[in-house]
Amino acid sequence: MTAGIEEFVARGVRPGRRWRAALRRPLALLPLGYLALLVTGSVLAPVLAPDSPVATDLDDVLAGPGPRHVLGTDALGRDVLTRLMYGGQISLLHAGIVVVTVVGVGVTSGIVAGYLDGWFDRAFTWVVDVLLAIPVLMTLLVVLAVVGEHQTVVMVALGILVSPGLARVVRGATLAVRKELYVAAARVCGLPHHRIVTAHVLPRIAGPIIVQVSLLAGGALLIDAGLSYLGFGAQPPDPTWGDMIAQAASVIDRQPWLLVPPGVVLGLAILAFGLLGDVVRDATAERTEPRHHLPRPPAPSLTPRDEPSTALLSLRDIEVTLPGDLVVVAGADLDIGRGEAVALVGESGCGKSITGRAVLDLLPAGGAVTAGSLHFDGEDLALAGPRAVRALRGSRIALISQNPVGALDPVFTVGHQVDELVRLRHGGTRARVRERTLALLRDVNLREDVARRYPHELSGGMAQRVAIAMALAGEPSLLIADEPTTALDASVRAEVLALLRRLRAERGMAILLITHDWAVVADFCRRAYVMYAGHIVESGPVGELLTRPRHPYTEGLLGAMPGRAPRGSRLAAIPGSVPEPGHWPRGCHFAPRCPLATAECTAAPVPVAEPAAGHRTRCLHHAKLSPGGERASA
Ligand SMILES: Nc1ncnc2c1ncn2[C@@H]1O[C@H](COP(=O)(O)OP(=O)(O)OP(=O)(O)O)[C@@H](O)[C@H]1O
Repeated sequence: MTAGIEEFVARGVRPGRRWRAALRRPLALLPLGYLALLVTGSVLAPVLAPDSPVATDLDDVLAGPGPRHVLGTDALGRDVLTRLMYGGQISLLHAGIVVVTVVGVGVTSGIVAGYLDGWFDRAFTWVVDVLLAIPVLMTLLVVLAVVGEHQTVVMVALGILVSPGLARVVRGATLAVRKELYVAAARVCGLPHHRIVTAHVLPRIAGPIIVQVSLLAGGALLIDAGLSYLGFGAQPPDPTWGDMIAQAASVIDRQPWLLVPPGVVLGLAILAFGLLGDVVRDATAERTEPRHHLPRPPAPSLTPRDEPSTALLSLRDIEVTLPGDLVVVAGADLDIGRGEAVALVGESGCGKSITGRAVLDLLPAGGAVTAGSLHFDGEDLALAGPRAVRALRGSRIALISQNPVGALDPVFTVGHQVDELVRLRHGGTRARVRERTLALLRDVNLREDVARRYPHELSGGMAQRVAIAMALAGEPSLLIADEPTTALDASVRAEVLALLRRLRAERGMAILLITHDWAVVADFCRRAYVMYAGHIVESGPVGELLTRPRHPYTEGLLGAMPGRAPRGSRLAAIPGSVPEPGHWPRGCHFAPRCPLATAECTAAPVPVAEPAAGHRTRCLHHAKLSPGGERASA
């Protein structure tokens, strides 16, 4: 389980409950009640106020609290309570305008920048840095000088001026959530961006946003009062809290009490917003903790060129480049037939995952397929464009990863998450959607009550079954399974593999199994591709690869399998490690670790040979490898 999930488990609190529990605390009820009172009193002032806000009584000026005027009268004999209630209309409205502007500008731009990343984010960061350098009060005074009589415009300007700070916070929070596996999983499932943002990103970042907005609301009230105090606010006789404070200050020597009602009302309102922010922060702190990050790379290929392919998925000479002109997959060819199970095998860092993700256009930010062609079901994905590729995700091509718990959104139940995909793919009434969800859960051997559980309540095997159920929602014809059993123990691994095997047989679904485990390959696939440092170095029927490898790398991998070492002997290992992209040798990438390497191997790119039908290798010395993996004498 990830740290974030463990935390959920440790606290044992579900998000909905946490919110409800938080809002029931006295610390939350007090500010909420007070703010509700202010809003109600202001909105209903024409009905509830004891007097008119402009009615004067020159016989009763500067009176203290009494039976006729509960909070006394001002210098013109106007009822203070009435003016407080009417004043709240303007002050709260102004604060509301600032809040709406800040949310509209700051929150929206922050989410878009954090979610899209890339050039938009860079431009956003630059603009925000510039805006943050502009002094707010000075600029506001300029705005007042130009459009001072239009208070709404002034408040919108104030909102825009304070937006960059919030936008930066929101962008940071979005960026962290965007890297979560479940957000990537939602993209894989083909959820549109606006749905991912509203369903998965916003709930996670709502806490920090509400905290910031509540503080800003208090700040906006204060600034509005300050402007009124200085005479820049709503003009008399309209009452505002700031204006009432200014008038009270001018007669403080004769009636100090006059300062108390507006001062206390304003001070408590600011305090209430601050307290509310604290409560929300406490309730949501754990929800904004980033967990682990997602992508790792995949890799290579090897098959004859110009060969027309009738495969379901066909990659030809694929090159994948990551930012910094880093080529991580070079010239990879790979074919998967309909209903076929094919493995992509290799050590960590060879480029297996990147190859799989390239098919779904799910490369790390800035990564791209820079050469070669990708055909799915006869359609050229490069010509079809990113929109068409996105449409394939989750519908005709699905992906499951080795970390299923991380691929599930921790704040929603399993049923809710499967429902969402079923609704997206098939539509229908709520009952019909749930019916399909339960059928999918049964199909992956899960009990129906699992639908009510949260991801942290699942074991690794159950979570992987849920991930498989979600992948099946779109009835895909190809499932890319990226190390689906690596994180599971041996018995659960066997169950998950058996489940995949059954689903493949029942649904005629092709599976690309990315793994480094030959036992899983032998158990599950008929054909395999072996990948090394961005190249596919060997491909062919699994039986042949196991008994007669035609590449020293495959031979080395097989030799390192624990079951292959004679009892009591040391486990063989390939000396050295996979070179990093950017540090690949010329010609054969495996040459520095290869016992058969000669100068020829690094002189030029190694061509693909086909020593047996359907069995291909990128090795000049494959003939020196004899059956069983023992080297023939040169
Ligand atoms: N986001 C990234 N930024 C930079 N380099 C990356 C990124 N993702 C992957 N790579 C690099 O691409 C190469 C291929 O990685 P990939 O994850 O495809 O390997 P893999 O064979 O799937 O390994 P594993 O089994 O560990 O996942 C690696 O050298 C890796 O360092």
